[in-house]
Amino acid sequence: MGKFIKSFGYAFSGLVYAFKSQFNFKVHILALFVTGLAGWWYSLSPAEWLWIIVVSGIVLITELLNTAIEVLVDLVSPDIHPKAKIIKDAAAAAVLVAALTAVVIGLVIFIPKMFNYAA
Ligand SMILES: Nc1ncnc2c1ncn2[C@@H]1O[C@H](COP(=O)(O)OP(=O)(O)OP(=O)(O)O)[C@@H](O)[C@H]1O
Repeated sequence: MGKFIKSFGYAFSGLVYAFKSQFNFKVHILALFVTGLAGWWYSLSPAEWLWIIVVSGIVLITELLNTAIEVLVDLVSPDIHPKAKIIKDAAAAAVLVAALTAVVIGLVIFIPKMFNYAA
């Protein structure tokens, strides 16, 4: 049980590291907060909340994996290397794809509500 709780502590310190070191992570948390407020304002349905929750989780997970990959690349390849560039760029692209997906889902959910027509 102690080991189980300890592993939560390690995961939490990973979250804190990502929050402190990654500007994008802070932006995503802010976006999540604003989306939560907008969802509350527009009284989203349970299904709409589920889409928001799932895509937000995907964005945060990709951001955390990107952070881990960046640190790993810096550890194994502190010098400039073309493959290090490809690895970091692909990891950053994963975050971009997740964030764009979240934006599209947000637009599909919120635009009809903002302009008052049924989706
Ligand atoms: N060792 C390296 N070899 C080649 N290119 C690299 C290397 N490290 C970084 N780069 C290039 O610089 C870009 C930015 O890398 P960096 O590690 O600064 O990440 P970042 O996305 O700016 O994150 P952060 O600033 O939060 O650490 C990478 O996407 C990659 O194109």
